Amino acid sequence: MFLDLVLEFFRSYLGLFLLWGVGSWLAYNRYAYGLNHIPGPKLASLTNFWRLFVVYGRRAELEYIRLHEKYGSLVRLGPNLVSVSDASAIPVIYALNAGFIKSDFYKVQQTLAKGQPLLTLFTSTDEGYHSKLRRAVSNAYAMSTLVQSEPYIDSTTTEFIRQIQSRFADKPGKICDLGFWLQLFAFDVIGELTYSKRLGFIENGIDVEGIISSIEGMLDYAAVVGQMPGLDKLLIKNPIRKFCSKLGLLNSNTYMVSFARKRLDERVDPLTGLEKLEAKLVTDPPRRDFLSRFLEAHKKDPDMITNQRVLALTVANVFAGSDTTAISLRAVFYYLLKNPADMQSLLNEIFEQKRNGKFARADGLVDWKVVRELPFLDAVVKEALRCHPATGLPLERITPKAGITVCGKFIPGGTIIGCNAWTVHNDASVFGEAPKEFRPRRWIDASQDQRRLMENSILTFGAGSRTCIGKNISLLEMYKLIPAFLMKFQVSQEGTFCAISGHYNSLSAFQNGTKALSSTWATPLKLGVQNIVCDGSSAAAEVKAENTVCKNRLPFTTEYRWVCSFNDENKIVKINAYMDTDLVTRVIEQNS
Ligand code: HEM
Repeated sequence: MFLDLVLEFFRSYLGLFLLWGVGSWLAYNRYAYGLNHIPGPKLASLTNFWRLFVVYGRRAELEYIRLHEKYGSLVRLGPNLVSVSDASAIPVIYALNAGFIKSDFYKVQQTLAKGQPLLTLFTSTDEGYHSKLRRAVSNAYAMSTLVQSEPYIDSTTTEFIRQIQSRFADKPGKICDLGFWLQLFAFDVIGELTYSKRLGFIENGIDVEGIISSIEGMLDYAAVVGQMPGLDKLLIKNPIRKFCSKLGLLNSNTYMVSFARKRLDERVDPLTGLEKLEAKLVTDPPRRDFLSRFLEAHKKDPDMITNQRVLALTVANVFAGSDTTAISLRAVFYYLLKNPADMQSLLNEIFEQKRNGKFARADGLVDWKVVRELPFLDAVVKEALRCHPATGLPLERITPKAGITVCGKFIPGGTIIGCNAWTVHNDASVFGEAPKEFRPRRWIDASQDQRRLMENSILTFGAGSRTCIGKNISLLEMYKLIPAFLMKFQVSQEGTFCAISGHYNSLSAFQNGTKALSSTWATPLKLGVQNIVCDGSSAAAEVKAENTVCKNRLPFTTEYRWVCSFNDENKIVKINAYMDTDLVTRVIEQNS
């Protein structure tokens, strides 16, 4: 009887209780974190769902730039998250021993090996563990070490140029999806540097074993779920899944870990944990790739650099170093194609070197010691990395207990705070006028002091204790590939084609598609396309993509970019689906 009364009471007032619960939760979010003095969208201060949806909607960085333009240097992006766009905050937040630690955003990116998170340099949030691991291997990433690897970058570059020649330049009229090919290049370079083995991306012109889409899928997931990291424990890292995989009932290994494990098994003796003798690379001079350097570190300090950590280090190379470099290379070519005057200035600089005999190698490649001194190439790379940094979200850290003062405002301890390269790079007081425009000359025309300020304010590779350890690798790759490629080929963006962004359900055409170049943590939304309607012409519903003929709808998980070719009457005659890129180009051999 009493129980019935209680149940009846609850049933009558359930709605009210729910309302009260949600109201209290929202009020708690808004007021309990001590961030009411930080401006920002109201909804953002009430719930992290706001930012989750912003990131899910893609191109979050554009929304964050807009918010900083509206509210100033500090914007509250969540109940407990503050974004800072003032570059003077970089040394405060990211400095060595400043007491800031990476937020749980990074835990979502921890890959799983046998159900357990693999703590890589990139994803570890334990600063003590991180600094020991970093100290043990940092030498392998020093420029002085890496220049010894130049021949291996050269061998990938040679193969890349050979494939572009035979697949595109030798076939007049054939369209080259340069963005995709640059991605294959970046993946093969990392494979060659890490395992002394190109993984076959370029030779075969494909995403080997689906590793690229696996990484992109992982980044897409981490970007969105990272806004509310607790969700990860329900989805991928839930205890039941972890338990089952510990018992071997479920394979929860992240695909990328299985990929790295396969390469390791080819090289490492399971009994000793050391490199198999027969797998040692006997070359003259002796070839030392990242894996052999990590195994040497293991031999020196097996307690710190365990076999599992050797695995983690190689995974971090592929995870953190391939997509980011691909995005940056795409950005360079994209901006050069969009700015023909800058492309011409770069070609002038490159061909002058050739005339002066500085680019005298018979194989048409270029040496680091020469290219690092080309001022316009340097300005182009810096400007592309400024205009399109590969990471599109704040690099989140947790403030130390005592709190800090940033841009004149106090931020309590335990707050998540971060700078986002996109918003920091949009500051005209640092980078000069029209910061949204690609202007390589701003680096050349700047005074020495201004240039130093600009260089110190660039956040493309992060900053401080967790700054990118692979920066030198990607610079080496970019500075060597761009001149070698441009000496060999003329590239033009395909003018008679029209790229249509594949990430809206009803499509709108725009000439020479200028949508996202794809940004890690900010790639365009992957939606199947239902209707293809373009400029009033009803395009055929049948689209061919990678040997699959799809009627009206493509798989949810794959990103396509629609490229229509028009006839003289501006009617679509053909539609091709390309992978996520705007770099639909024609490549022909240089004649100068
Ligand atoms: C243009 C190419 C690249 C870009 C834009 C880039 C960007 C970044 C950024 C922004 C961070 C800091 C993340 C944070 O603070 O939250 C980072 C860290 C890292 N990057 Fe890169 N990266 C690039 C290339 C590479 C390459 C080629 C490798 C390795 C082969 C690499 C390996 C790493 C690792 C291991 C970390 C973690 C470092 C640590 O916490 O100690 N990156 N990268």
